[in-house]
Amino acid sequence: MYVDSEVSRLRTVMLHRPGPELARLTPRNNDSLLFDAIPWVGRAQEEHDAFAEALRSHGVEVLYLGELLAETLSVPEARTELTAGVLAARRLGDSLRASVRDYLADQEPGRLAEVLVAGLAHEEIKPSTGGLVYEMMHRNDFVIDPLPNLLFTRDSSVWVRDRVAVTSLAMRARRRETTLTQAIYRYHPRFAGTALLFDPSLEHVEGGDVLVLAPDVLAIGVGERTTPAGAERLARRVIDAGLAHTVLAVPIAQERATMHLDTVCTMVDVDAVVMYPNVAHNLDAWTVTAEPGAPLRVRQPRPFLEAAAEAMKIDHLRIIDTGLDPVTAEREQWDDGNNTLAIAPRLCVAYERNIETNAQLERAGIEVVRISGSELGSGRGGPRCMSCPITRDPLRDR
Ligand SMILES: NC(=[NH2+])NCCC[C@H](N)C(=O)O
Repeated sequence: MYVDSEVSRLRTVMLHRPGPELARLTPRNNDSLLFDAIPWVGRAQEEHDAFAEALRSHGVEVLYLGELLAETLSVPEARTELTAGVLAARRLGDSLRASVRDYLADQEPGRLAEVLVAGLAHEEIKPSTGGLVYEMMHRNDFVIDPLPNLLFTRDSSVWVRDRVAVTSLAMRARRRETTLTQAIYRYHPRFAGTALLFDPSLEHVEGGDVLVLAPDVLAIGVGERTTPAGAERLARRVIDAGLAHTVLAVPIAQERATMHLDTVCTMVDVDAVVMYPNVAHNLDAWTVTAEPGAPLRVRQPRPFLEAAAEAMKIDHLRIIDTGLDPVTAEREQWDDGNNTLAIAPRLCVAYERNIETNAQLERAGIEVVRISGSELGSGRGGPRCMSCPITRDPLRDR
């Protein structure tokens, strides 16, 4: 397990194959569950399988969060912790809590994993003593809320070298996701001995905002999801752990279209990014540096490209100028055109629908592996959002 860049050869990645949790989405709840449409579940699964296959065919090992979770749940401490996490919800009240506890205790690990991900609908549990809460609950409400955004494994954990940061998610609909990723890293034998760099009780940071620009340099988007306090905390942690010397805090518009830094900028080569042209030249960065344990030094904002090149010790951070007219650029940004996942330097996965952006990438010498995402994209996330790299070849010893 090791990640020190965005682009060196990808060896192992964690994905989440979408399942019954997507079937919970309705026109009544899709906004609060952060989806812009109601996905066709079977087609979303086909698209996701093709994404996984594209990665495997390039030699990448694909781990599935759902399988890791089921395996983790055969560890008694993990089972206790995850069950307790669900039962802690105050809205359950004592009677319903007791019924849910009994229900969960009866499930074998595979089914329990499914319940933790897909949630539990009112109809699925028929408690003999649900009490007032169950009786008064609307039939369309959930006893345990589903986690459709688990699909975007990028956000709930981030590897920085050999450590993993379990993040602190800002949106209510996603908070419970990190109880699952945290348990996987703590209890699954595959991750035994991994040191946790960050945890969900800390200030908000989401993985989509974190870019490992170079082995000692992180960029952290600050906007709708990651707060300045979250960026400061993560900077402190990575610097003290000797994982970075510089962290760039990059303000992004607090809007749904640009919810994470990776919706406007991703790396496609060791010294190149693809960037949403409408922001490319006015993105700024505050530079945070320190010696481990010493106070953080904060330098006033400068153009992002300049601050990044300096921190990365390169002459120039190339920007693949998609050169698109503002309307096409806006359409393709919305459909995650800038959200590419690098499999290796100059080789990335992208949604096929972003025809112009992909053509420009190819003109710039970047090979593009196209996947379809008509259904997957309805949650507003592309190949980078849907993947959590766990191992890449070290860039440091190239
Ligand atoms: N890294 C990303 N850009 N993730 C996209 C997450 C999309 C998800 N529906 C949300 O609103 O949270």
